[in-house]
Amino acid sequence: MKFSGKLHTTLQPIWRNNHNHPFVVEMGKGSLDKEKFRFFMVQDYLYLIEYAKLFAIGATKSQDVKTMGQFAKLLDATMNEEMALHRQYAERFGVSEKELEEASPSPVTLAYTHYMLHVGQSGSVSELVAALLPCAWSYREIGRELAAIPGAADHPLYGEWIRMYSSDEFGQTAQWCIDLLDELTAGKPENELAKLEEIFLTTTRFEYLFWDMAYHKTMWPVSE
Ligand SMILES: Cc1ncc(CN)c(N)n1
Repeated sequence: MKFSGKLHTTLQPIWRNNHNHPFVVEMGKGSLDKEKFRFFMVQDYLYLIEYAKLFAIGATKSQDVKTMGQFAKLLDATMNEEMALHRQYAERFGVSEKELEEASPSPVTLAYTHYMLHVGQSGSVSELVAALLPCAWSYREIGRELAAIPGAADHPLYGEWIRMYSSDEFGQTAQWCIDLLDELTAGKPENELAKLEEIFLTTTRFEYLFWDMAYHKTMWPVSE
């Protein structure tokens, strides 16, 4: 079995727990509180600014031009397609681009992005891909699962989000990351694979914390 398949199978209970989070479930039903979604959008924008930097780091660490070009494409798609969705939503919520960029990151947003960037900066390309893969892969699965719910993709607020993450374009992005990880890990020793699994598990867990942070609109316990 390829390494990605092994990860997916081993971590299935944790993965399912993420997908069953009330934030995701209520988005699919269309019953999610609009304010929770607004909070999510702002934090996710801050998250994506940092996440996009992983692709830039990936490009600098690439061993060949083809991989470098693909990382560059993913950087472009994140900044100009995925983040454009957030900018559109922000406009609907009356939040300017400046407000979006200057918003304060929540503790979970800070912890998740700092962890990923640390792995990206200090590790190998496979470690970097292991860190970012749960992000792309889980959103593809969630997007597709929600799109299969009758009417969900046509919801006036959440429909656009569901259509973006269930789209073939987004799906191809996730697939490229899966394929790259499989290519880089073929024939690698167990101790290296165990380290990659640990990284993949950590960001999978951060994905849960991110949904939970948005659902409860969690910031620091005491504000200034
Ligand atoms: C927290 C999070 N994880 C994943 C994705 C999908 N790129 C996202 N937008 N935000």
